[in-house]
Amino acid sequence: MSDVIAQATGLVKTYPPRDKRSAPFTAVDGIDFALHRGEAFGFLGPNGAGKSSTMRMLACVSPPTAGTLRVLGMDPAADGRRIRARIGVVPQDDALDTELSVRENLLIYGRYFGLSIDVIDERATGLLDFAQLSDKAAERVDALSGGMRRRLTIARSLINEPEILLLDEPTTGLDPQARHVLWDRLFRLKQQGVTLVLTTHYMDEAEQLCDRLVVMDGGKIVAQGSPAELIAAHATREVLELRFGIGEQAAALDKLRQAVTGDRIEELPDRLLWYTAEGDAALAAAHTLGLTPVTALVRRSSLEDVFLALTGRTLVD
Ligand SMILES: Nc1ncnc2c1ncn2[C@@H]1O[C@H](COP(=O)(O)OP(=O)(O)OP(=O)(O)O)[C@@H](O)[C@H]1O
Repeated sequence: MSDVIAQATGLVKTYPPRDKRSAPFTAVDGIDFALHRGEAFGFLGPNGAGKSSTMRMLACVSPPTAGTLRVLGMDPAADGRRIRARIGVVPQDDALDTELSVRENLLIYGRYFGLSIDVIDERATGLLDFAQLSDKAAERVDALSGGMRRRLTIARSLINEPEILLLDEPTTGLDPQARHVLWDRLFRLKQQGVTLVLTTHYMDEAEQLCDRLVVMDGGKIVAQGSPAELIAAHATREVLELRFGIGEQAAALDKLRQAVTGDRIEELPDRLLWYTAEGDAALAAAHTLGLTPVTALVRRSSLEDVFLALTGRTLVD
């Protein structure tokens, strides 16, 4: 895992003003990261954190404003074409040709890479199988479900047999079952040695898929590591979630903050989170203090808790 396949140092993306009244906007504000061959690497953060801007720079479709970026040992500014030939891109918006058939979408995309008809044809058959769309090959894209379209977009991005696959929010808008099917396909690609780079604002997706990730907020990286490392560094083992009746939360928070020392207690609009080594012991203590939550839940800490600890906000507001 020491083989660095892409690296950024002090990477910045500043957009020009949208109109005369607005100022330039720095969406990516001096970030450093290194991607290793064969890993699944994630950019986790809320909307507007700068994830897509980073992905577009990696995809060589948006030039960095400052800093250095190397992808596959090359400079996107000078070798964008050569890099693009060896990477696959799954954009947030599927951008499929909805009036064409599933198979035709793959064939047309293959032509962009200058592949011969025979090669495209053979790869399309394999990719339809991979995407579990063989029985839909002749159907028009506009007849597909959202999950199928996503799988087709991924199949399309693989037509040039890329070494790196960039996926921008691959499962946003999909139902849980469609998300799990997609995760399974992405696991399969990783097993085949494809380096996966994805953005997400779903913490469960980041935990499931990513070997390593960076947490982004406001254009900066606020933490990086494996999901387990991040949780160990920024959260306690367990969390007690307490929900109170209308108007009762503020008084409960006061009571807890006075009585509890050493543990961190966070307040969200609809619940209190008590970060603690032993959730059950904390719940017993809450009862001893005379608190009467409507619901109490003990769970293990997650990346959502890491984000909250680092920024004071939840990932999905
Ligand atoms: N072309 C542009 N011109 C000006 N501002 C832009 C442009 N593209 C993006 N931005 C702004 O940059 C910020 C970061 O956008 P970006 O899409 O990189 O974030 P993100 O983390 O991927 O969020 P999302 O999940 O919404 O895509 C946002 O506030 C966005 O409005």
